[in-house]
Amino acid sequence: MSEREQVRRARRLVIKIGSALLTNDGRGLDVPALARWVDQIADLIREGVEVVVVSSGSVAEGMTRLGWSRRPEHLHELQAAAAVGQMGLVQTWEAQFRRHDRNAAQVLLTHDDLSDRKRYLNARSTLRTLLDFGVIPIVNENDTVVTDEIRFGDNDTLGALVANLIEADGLIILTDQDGLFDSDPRKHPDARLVTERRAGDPELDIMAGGGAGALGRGGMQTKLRAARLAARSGAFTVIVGGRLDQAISRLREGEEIGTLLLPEQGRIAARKQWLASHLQTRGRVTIDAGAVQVLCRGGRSLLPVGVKGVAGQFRRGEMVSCVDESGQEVARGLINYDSDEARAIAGRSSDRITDVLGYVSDEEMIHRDNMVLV
Ligand SMILES: Nc1ncnc2c1ncn2[C@@H]1O[C@H](COP(=O)(O)OP(=O)(O)O)[C@@H](O)[C@H]1O
Ligand SMILES: N[C@@H](CCC(=O)OP(=O)(O)O)C(=O)O
Repeated sequence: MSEREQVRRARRLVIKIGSALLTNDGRGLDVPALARWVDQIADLIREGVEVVVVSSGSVAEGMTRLGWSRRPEHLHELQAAAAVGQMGLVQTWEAQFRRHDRNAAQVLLTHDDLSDRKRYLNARSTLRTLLDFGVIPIVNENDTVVTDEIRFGDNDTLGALVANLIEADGLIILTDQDGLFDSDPRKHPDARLVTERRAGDPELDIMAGGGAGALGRGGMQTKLRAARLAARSGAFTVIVGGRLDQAISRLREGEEIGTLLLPEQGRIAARKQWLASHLQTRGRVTIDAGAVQVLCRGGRSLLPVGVKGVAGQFRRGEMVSCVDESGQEVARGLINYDSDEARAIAGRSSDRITDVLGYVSDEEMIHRDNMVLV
């Protein structure tokens, strides 16, 4: 099977579009181009693919709206430009998706949101819920509250983090070059396109060393880093020219355009490894024999009804150990409730959670996607 088949089969994708493309090299939002991407994304959604868009361009659009011809150096001016430009950006995405009777949603995130376990779970639940409702999340960095990202202009990394977050099959990065070349094509006209590699291939570092375009900030280095990050949760990355005619649809048809960067291992194995290696446990839940059985044999989620006891102090999103009644550890996972909440709902059926807590954030104590058996 050709590796391109993975792109054809993907059911959940993150599509990241850089500033240079979206703003027509700084001449304001390129609405016709954006409309063409939306048409292709709408086709994907009709086929049953879930899509999250990561859209840069707020600073560039803000600069146009404010009449600035040069990217400001002061961070607070960049932040101000981003705040102004974000309005135009989401309005345009929304208007274009409305043509297809689709709702879009603005989601502003920071890298910190995705490293804090509680916010990670919250962001994940919100994005998943939007996707369940058939809404297209339009993600950008929350530039008002952070400065690092805006300085490095690194929405490539954000794209990869979002791909990890929603367990996407793949990340498609649309940029102003046809893909990753063996050297920077702006400086070397004879540079050749790389069609397919393992994301971890060290040769790629040398190829991607050439810096960014005038509007984008990260260049190919951040795209390569993003591909490696996405690969950690088993997702492939395609870096492809957003100006190529029908780029997204052609990728979907398996055409060998752009650069495909492949993970070393599959999605489930990668995620389980990440869960197993990255997190220390903060507490312990004792589960009954029935729960042990469905976890171990059925690969199912842990529901509150199977929990007999809760030990330790932990917050939502932290890693806890699941032990059987003899104290033997059977699994670990990211818990959906903090320790007090977990104690209150332990042993109860999921439809009683609202009666006990006054709200329900998740039916599961630990979702199977966030759990590894030990
Ligand atoms: N090996 C390479 N192959 C392709 N492009 C490269 C390479 N090395 C550096 N680049 C530069 O990276 C730029 C794309 O990155 P960037 O400007 O950050 O775009 P975006 O806004 O899409 O994130 C290209 O215009 C190109 O000049
Ligand atoms: N979040 C900011 C900066 C992001 C940025 O420049 O990213 P990119 O063009 O993808 O390298 C924006 O939307 O303008």
